[in-house]
Amino acid sequence: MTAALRLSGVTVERGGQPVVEALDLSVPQGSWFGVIGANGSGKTSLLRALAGRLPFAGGSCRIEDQELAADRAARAARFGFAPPGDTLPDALRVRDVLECVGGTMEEVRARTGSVYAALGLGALLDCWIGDCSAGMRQRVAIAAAFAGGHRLVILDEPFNWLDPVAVFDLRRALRQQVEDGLTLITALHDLGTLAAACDTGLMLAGGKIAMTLSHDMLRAAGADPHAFEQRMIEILRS
Ligand SMILES: Nc1ncnc2c1ncn2[C@@H]1O[C@H](COP(=O)(O)OP(=O)(O)OP(=O)(O)O)[C@@H](O)[C@H]1O
Repeated sequence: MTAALRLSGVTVERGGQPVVEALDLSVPQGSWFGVIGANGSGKTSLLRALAGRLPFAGGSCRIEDQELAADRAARAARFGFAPPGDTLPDALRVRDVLECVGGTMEEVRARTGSVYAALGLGALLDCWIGDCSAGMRQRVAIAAAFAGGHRLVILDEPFNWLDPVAVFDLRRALRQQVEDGLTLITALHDLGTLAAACDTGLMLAGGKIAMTLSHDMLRAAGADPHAFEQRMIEILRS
């Protein structure tokens, strides 16, 4: 299967210290890659570096066969990326934010596809961001990642703050988009989503790969999510 993304020996630093070290990974095109790990294990740092929001301190980053480790702007252009919801500007309405990223609302609706309905965006368009709850902001941030029409999307813990119906609907919509060719990379704390929806992934610990999650392992996890959860919790505790 063709790789959408291939990392080799990448390092990311925060405050001059390595927080992701010598990491290798490969993400097949048209698949969902899940990154799990304890708080502070390096998930956000890795995803922000991939999306060009942080530099790589070393290593190779090939996106659709182009070497982009040294080019943050090119990486930022290749990925749809959800900003943290609390950084959205209070003084704009939801429709203003989405139109800034994706053009007219007709274009935004077409690009976000099933994600638009899953997030219930129609009811939010005229809300001021400053009046939005944390879950409403999260919905807008996720929609912004899709509004640019990217084939590669990175979402950092997308299910945080969402109510159970939105979690259910969004997970299904994301899976459908992956079936239709999207390459999706998400950090997750939710082992149920990892088991039910991701194709491959990895567990980070202290900025290094503690475990590679193969396609076969995650298919088995989907068949027996309870056993998978128990095993992952044991490893995360150790
Ligand atoms: N702005 C920063 N300056 C310096 N160090 C930072 C900064 N942000 C994060 N770190 C450090 O980088 C390491 C990795 O943090 P990161 O946010 O990538 O972890 P994470 O796995 O996403 O955690 P969480 O699950 O809590 O979101 C941690 O040791 C953290 O203290």
